[in-house]
Amino acid sequence: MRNMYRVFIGTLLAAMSNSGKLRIGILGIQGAFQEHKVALLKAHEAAKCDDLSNWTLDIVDVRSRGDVTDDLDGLILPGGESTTMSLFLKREGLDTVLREWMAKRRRVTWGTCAGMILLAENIEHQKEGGQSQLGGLHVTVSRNYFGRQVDSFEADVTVSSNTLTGSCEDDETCRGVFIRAPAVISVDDPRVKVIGSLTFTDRQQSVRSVIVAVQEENILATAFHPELTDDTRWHRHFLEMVKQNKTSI
Ligand SMILES: NC(=O)CC[C@H](N)C(=O)O
Repeated sequence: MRNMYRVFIGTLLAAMSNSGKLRIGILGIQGAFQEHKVALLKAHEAAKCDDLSNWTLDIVDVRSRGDVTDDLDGLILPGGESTTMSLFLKREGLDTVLREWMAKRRRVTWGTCAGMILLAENIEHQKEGGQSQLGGLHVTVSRNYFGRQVDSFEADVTVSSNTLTGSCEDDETCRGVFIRAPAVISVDDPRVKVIGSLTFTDRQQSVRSVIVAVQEENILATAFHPELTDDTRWHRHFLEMVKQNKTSI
């Protein structure tokens, strides 16, 4: 009885705290932050008849500590150059503020490419002297896994079943744009779910499979760039994560 009462109060409080607004910050230092904004708006617009459309979307650029406000529900760390981005974060004192923000109420963060590197707890092929990261994602990421800029490519990524909204029992594919992309070379915590993998032919002409998308509770990371395609399913997935997190608080 007591437990039922607790659940009832919890649900009531969740409903009351449901403001109907999702505030998303995008780290706007370099890379495709504008494209992420457009893709979020498109994903939200496409959700016309679904529950997500009851929520208004508020997108803000994050460039200084003051932009990391308490009402920020989700954060996107776009691609770019992780070494430059981590130097900027450190210089502006944004690294500490963002780590604190991520830890509070387990807010939702998505890193694409360099963003994935910033979130990784362990980095292979770091810049000489090391590079500071935000961390939180218990994986080891290898920078520039597929080679240099000229080795950038597009390929189909296998996405685990039931990951993207509307998907069902079977695995499905999405188009992945890989630009000097990293890959996850080890999963270092059982909470990390592998949700995307890529089969490719390496320099020795061996066909291999590597992890390119993972989710650890409220952290999502993709080695590729969904914001550079017309496919908004990943942005929809991220918005669903943010919404779910907000309603479960
Ligand atoms: N497209 C990208 O984000 C490239 C990432 C880059 N290789 C880095 O180490 O940061």
